[in-house]
Amino acid sequence: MKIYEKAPAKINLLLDVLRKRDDGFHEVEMIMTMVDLADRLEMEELHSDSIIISSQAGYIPLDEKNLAFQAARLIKDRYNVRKGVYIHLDKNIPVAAGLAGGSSDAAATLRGLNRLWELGISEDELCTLGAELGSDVPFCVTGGTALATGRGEKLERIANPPQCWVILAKPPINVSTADVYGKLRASELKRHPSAKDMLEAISSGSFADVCANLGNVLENVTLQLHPEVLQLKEIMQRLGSDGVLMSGSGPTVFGLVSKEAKVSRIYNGLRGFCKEVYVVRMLT
Ligand SMILES: C[C@@](CO)(OP(=O)(O)O)[C@H](O)COP(=O)(O)OP(=O)(O)OC[C@H]1O[C@@H](n2ccc(N)nc2=O)[C@H](O)[C@@H]1O
Ligand SMILES: Nc1ncnc2c1ncn2[C@@H]1O[C@H](COP(=O)(O)OP(=O)(O)O)[C@@H](O)[C@H]1O
Repeated sequence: MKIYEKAPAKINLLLDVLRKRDDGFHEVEMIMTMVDLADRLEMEELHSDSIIISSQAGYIPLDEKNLAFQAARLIKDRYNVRKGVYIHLDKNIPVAAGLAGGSSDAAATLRGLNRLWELGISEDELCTLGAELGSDVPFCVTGGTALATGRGEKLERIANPPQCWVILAKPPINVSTADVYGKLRASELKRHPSAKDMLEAISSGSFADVCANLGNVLENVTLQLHPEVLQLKEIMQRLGSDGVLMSGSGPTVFGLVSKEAKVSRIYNGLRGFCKEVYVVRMLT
């Protein structure tokens, strides 16, 4: 039997860091939502007890370093599954972009294998398993829009933000999440974005207030390492995006746009500076 799962990308509408913890992780407050740029996973049961990953993308590991592989191994071990699986990853989400492509593949693998092997695992338990693979995996298991706290694994589901266009621009640089958190001096942050104001903006359905309350404390760290990300933000603003922010640890910058008439002008303008530009909708 073959099954299919979609693994959408996420964006962080707000990312605040409260403090560095003793375990090396950071205590965060994030508001995250999914967009309709997605990897597609095909999973097929194997009679041999092995996990095989393939992908059309030449630039990701296909061995145990792949997060989908790690997710399959974790669920097999934890639930004593003696069967194997072949997973094909049709990658569309740019890698190491701040869009959680790998985390979403891991989450889709957990959801998919739960169905394929009829394990009856609850969504909460899938999230707990996911947290062993990465801080963003639990959110990718549930999807929707959420306030994420702890190191990102504690989730409170919230209303979806008002629908709009999301323009994603990924400059051709690689950013390591560990590096960006490592360079952040959380105790020295002078300004914090307000999760409370963003939650109010979302619950009142005000697109203008959502744009006004976008904020990400990791932005300055990545901008200092890669000034071209700031340049991209400025271009996105100048072309008329209503709100602009870097997603996660970057380097992808997203622009929120309410009027369809503006979208192609912004897209065409950005394409002059950046090869990887995507126009998507929020997944609501
Ligand atoms: C920054 C964010 C925002 O959504 O996303 P990305 O930019 O990676 O998409 C996340 O916090 C990333 O989550 P994820 O990519 O799952 O991170 P993990 O694999 O758990 O951790 C990678 C490394 O980042 C650091 N890390 C991660 C999460 C956190 N709350 N504090 C940290 O300090 C740690 O150094 C850790 O070793
Ligand atoms: N299935 C996967 N898809 C993408 N990257 C993966 C995958 N599995 C492991 N990786 C590795 O994880 C790292 C981060 O990838 P990704 O999840 O795309 O980052 P981000 O969360 O910043 O968007 C990359 O170095 C990549 O090699």
